[in-house]
Amino acid sequence: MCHTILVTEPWDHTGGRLDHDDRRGWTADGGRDYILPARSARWLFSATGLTRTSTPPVPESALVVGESALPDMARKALESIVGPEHVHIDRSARLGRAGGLSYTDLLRQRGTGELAVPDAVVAPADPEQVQRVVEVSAEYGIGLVPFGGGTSVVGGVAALRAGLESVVVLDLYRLDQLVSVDPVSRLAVLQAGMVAPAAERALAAHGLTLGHVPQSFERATIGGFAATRSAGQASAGYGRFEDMVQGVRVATPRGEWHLGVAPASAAGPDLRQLVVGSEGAFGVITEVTVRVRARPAARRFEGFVLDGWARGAAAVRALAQSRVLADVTRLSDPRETDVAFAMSAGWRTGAVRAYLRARGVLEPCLLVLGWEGGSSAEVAARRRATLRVLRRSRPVALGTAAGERWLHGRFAGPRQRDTLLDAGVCVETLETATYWSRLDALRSAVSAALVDSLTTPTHRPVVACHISHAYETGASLYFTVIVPRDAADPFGQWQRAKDAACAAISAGPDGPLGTISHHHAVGVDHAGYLRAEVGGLGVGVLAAVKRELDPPGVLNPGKLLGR
Ligand SMILES: Cc1cc2nc3c(=O)[nH]c(=O)nc-3n(C[C@H](O)[C@H](O)[C@H](O)COP(=O)(O)OP(=O)(O)OC[C@H]3O[C@@H](n4cnc5c(N)ncnc54)[C@H](O)[C@@H]3O)c2cc1C
Repeated sequence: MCHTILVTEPWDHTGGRLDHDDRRGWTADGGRDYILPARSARWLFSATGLTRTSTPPVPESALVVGESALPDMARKALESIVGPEHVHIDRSARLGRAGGLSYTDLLRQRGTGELAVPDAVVAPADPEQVQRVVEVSAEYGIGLVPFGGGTSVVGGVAALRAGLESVVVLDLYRLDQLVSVDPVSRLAVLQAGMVAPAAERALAAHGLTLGHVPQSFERATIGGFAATRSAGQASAGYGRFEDMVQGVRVATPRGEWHLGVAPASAAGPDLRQLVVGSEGAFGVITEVTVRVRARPAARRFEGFVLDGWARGAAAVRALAQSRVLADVTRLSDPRETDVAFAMSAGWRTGAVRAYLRARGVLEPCLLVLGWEGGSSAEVAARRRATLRVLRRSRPVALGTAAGERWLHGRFAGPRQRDTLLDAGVCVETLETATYWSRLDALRSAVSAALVDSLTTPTHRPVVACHISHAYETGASLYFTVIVPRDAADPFGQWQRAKDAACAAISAGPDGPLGTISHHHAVGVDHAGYLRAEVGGLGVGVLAAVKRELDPPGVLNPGKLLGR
């Protein structure tokens, strides 16, 4: 019998709207809502060489925030557009937009290293005000950083000056409306500053969903998704965010740009795709027209275990190439499966391992599959099609409890990260993608680079990996790294690992083995590696587009194309 569950929504599992001003952790209290279980701590100590340390954030008052360098004339011009109450130059507002939520951003917000603090935060109310703010910033030569949820993990919202005298963060939180719905075409126009839960709630009132649920769902925005080519956990079923974008409205120093008149077009290259992924460097996205679908009425999540990475990856490839992928398809390698068993409460690890051994599984790889559909019958039919192909790989079924455990814990990662930061851990993620024929080479090269660059006589990194986005031709690889923080040189430790991993991705024997980013974007962290991927000509094309749209070079200084 097919056991489907009644559809609950992702926001049902979250604590409601999070405070975007608090940048010291994922949650306002720095993630104290996740307590590391004692057995997880024991596992961490023995796996990594971590000793009992406590590195809580310093009080906010200890962080250095210089005077605002925004010229008076520019401030007055901005105030005349949005109102004085929406131009913030106070310490707390500026500190609250000083960077994103990467590991290094969090270190800085917790008191280690120097923060890039903007000179002001400006919050327009609508697309027209955004356009005028962009024009003022171009006129005065002020850097402008579009800021959605601020969840960038690649330095995308760092308030860099890149030679400009001042830099302002343009916070889009007031652009939070569902503008229109076209139920016939299944289109919706959403303002760029809507956080994902608000967008889903507004669409749910029309019986619709976007189906875009990245792990940053609670805080990230529609504009941010478009600007970074985001991919959600159900990308196999709903597509990546760029697949959903049908049109964009963009504010640029050269005027407003509207794109998207039909689902497909042969009128030259698709310029929408030039805006999607432009990371605020070409313009500020104010509205996004998205493809929406009927809300699912039924959903089923299940866990399976496959023996070994090779068999697991081959199984996911077979599902993708037979076009029977579940909407959520997520395969952990043996190390990540270990971490899942060790770090989350609820697994009776010993019993599960004994059961798997008895079934002949020596290197367990956890596979989570989730299907959604209009009815239980539809979900059951899709599940049958998936399992028909999966069976060839001899999976061991763990049942719906394992799938639902993943579903309910899917927003736990950033909370766990806060707790690990407090415990003196360097915890970082890195994602890439490649074609199936190179997937193993890429996984081996990146894993080796991370292990080599982070291993010291006392510290051993745990490097775990999963596939969470699969295509007919290839898949993404998502690495999680846990290692004791080098207290003397935390940024050097991180940079060495980043450089080693990016070099491994970019410099295979016949050119790049994969992409420098599958969904986190370029930002600052990957800008130095873009040329290796798209070539000098590619960088030149992007630079020419930037010059055309942003002649004074004020939009998101230092991102995408570097400094
Ligand atoms: C814990 C955690 C989990 C994550 N999980 C995922 C995941 O599963 N999938 C995924 O794809 N990403 C993930 N991310 C990365 C991040 O959430 C995405 O990049 C997201 O799309 C950013 O949205 P945002 O609204 O927070 O954008 P921001 O962080 O505010 O901005 C990101 C970039 O887009 C630009 N930008 C933002 N809004 C606009 C706009 N309206 N117009 C022009 N430019 C704009 C910014 O200037 C910046 O360069 C995760 C991040 C964290 C911290």
